[in-house]
Amino acid sequence: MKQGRVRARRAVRSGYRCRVGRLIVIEGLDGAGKRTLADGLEAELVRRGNSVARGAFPRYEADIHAALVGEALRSQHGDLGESVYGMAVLNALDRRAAAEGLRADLQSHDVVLLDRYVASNAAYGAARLHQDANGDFVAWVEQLEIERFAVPGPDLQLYLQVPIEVAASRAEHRERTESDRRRDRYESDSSLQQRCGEVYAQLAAKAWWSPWRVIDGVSQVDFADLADSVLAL
Ligand SMILES: Nc1ncnc2c1ncn2[C@@H]1O[C@H](COP(=O)(O)OP(=O)(O)OP(=O)(O)O)[C@@H](O)[C@H]1O
Ligand SMILES: Cc1cn([C@H]2C[C@H](O)[C@@H](COP(=O)(O)O)O2)c(=O)[nH]c1=O
Repeated sequence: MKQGRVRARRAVRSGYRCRVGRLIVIEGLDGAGKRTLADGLEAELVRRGNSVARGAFPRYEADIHAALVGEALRSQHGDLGESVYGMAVLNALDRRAAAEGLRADLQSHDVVLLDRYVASNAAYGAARLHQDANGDFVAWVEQLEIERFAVPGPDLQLYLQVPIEVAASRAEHRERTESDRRRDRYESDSSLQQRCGEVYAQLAAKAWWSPWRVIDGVSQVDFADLADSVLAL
């Protein structure tokens, strides 16, 4: 009963009459363990009887803009991959095309769990330009994706924080154990990963666009506690 009232309040607050699901986003460096965290959180939520929809950006297989991102990350399309704004626009268009589906998923599931979302654009672009979370690039992402494209806002963003050496060794492990997971131009750039981790920490500290929770990705994750926080939203 109490949960029903909380959800009804959320539905009004969020501006979507029928929105009852919570939009939870996992962010972090390449190889941090985001997908593994999403698997564990989903399992705990489903074990408790909740319906969970999963998504991941870029949607390489589903969206033409995302396919171009993937190709540019592997040095196709001339100097496209060099362009910070060009890559960010393609990623933003991928999310714009996904927005209607996300809204539908939020109407029909308790939780929508995303591996990367708008903050990835903010963190990677700012890091590539050697800016911080208060710089022009993050403000530009806000204007484009949040204001102009009006993609659904997260209820909680989880920053899976790991030292860059741990992320790199996990990415290396994945490269060895999974086919078609060769590291791309961002993943091979340790200085970019370092700056990106700093921007993520700043975004989390300033509660950029939503509340954030920082998760220590080196220690054992307490999935019961994490699921409690998600379901309390
Ligand atoms: N807590 C952990 N401890 C040890 N290894 C882990 C942990 N989490 C993930 N891994 C391993 O690290 C590798 C990368 O994990 P995962 O695919 O979840 O990362 P990711 O952040 O989703 O990567 P990307 O963003 O680059 O797709 C995988 O081989 C996975 O098995
Ligand atoms: C969604 C998104 C991603 N990026 C960056 C982050 C990664 O380095 C690559 C590709 O992501 P993957 O998880 O390795 O498949 O692109 C970005 O800059 N902007 C975004 O919106």
